[in-house]
Amino acid sequence: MNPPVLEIKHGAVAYDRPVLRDVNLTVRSGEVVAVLGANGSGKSTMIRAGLGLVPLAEGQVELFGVALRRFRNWQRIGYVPQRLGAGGGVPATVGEVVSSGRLARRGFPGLLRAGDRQAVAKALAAVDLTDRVHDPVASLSGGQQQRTLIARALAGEPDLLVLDEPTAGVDAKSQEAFAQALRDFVRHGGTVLLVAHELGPLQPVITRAVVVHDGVIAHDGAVPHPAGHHAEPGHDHVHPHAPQDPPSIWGRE
Ligand SMILES: Nc1ncnc2c1ncn2[C@@H]1O[C@H](COP(=O)(O)OP(=O)(O)OP(=O)(O)O)[C@@H](O)[C@H]1O
Repeated sequence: MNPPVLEIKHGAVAYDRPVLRDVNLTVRSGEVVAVLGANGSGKSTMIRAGLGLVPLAEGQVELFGVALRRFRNWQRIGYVPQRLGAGGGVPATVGEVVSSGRLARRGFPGLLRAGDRQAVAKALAAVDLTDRVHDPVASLSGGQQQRTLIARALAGEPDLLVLDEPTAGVDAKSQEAFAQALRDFVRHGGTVLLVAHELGPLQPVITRAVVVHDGVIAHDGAVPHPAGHHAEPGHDHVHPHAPQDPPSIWGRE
C-alpha cells in the first residue's frame, strides 16, 4: 500500500458549535479522493483541518508521515481555496498569478529562473490557458479564473494538490480542461484531495469518494452515483452503506 500523504485521526472541530466529530481520513500517494456532501456538512472544514488551517479540538493530523506541528515542507502541498467570487478586481495578469505559485520554491526574491519559467509554462498549458498569459485575471470567466488558481498551485510542483470545489459553477470546457490537468498531474506521481458537489467530467479520474454528512464520514469507498429518487432536487439524505455496496446517492446543494 502506498504511504499516507495526509492523515486525520479522530479529528474533531468546533466553531461556536461542533462541526466535525471523530473524522478518520487517510489519503495515500497516488489517490484522487473526492469529498462529497450537502452544503454545510463540513467538507471544507475537514480539508482545511487536514492542512492545519482550522485547529482541531481533538485528534491529530499528519502530512507526509510527519505530525502537523513539525511539518515544514509546505512546498509539497498546493492548495486552491473556494472561489473568491466574481470581480475580485485584482489587477494582475494570468502569468503573474501563476508565477506567484513559484514563490515557495524560490529561496530568495528576484527574477524567475529558467526552471521557474518552465514550470509556469507547463502549468498554464495543463489548464489550457497559455494564450491568456498576458490578460488581466479580472477579464477572465469564472471558470478561467479558477483554472488560473489551479495553475498557480500546479506551478509550485506539489506532491499533493488540495482543491475546494474546483468545478463549482465552472463551464463545461473548463471542467474538461481541469479533468485532463488532474489526469496528467496524477500520472506524474501526484496525489489529489478535492471537495465537490458534482463530479461531472471528473468522475473517471476519482479513485475514492468520502461522503461527509452532518460532521461525520458517512461513506468512504467507491464513488457514489446519483440515481432514483435520491437524485431528485432537495434530497440530501445520506445513508451509511456497506463498503462493498457503493451508495447510489450523494449529498446535494
Ligand atoms: N469560520 C467559521 N466560523 C463559524 N462557523 C463556521 C465557520 N466555517 C464554517 N462554519 C460552519 O461549519 C459548518 C460546516 O461548514 P463547511 O464550510 O465546512 O461545510 P461545507 O460542507 O464545505 O459546505 P459548503 O458546501 O457550503 O461549502 C457550517 O454550518 C458552517 O456554517
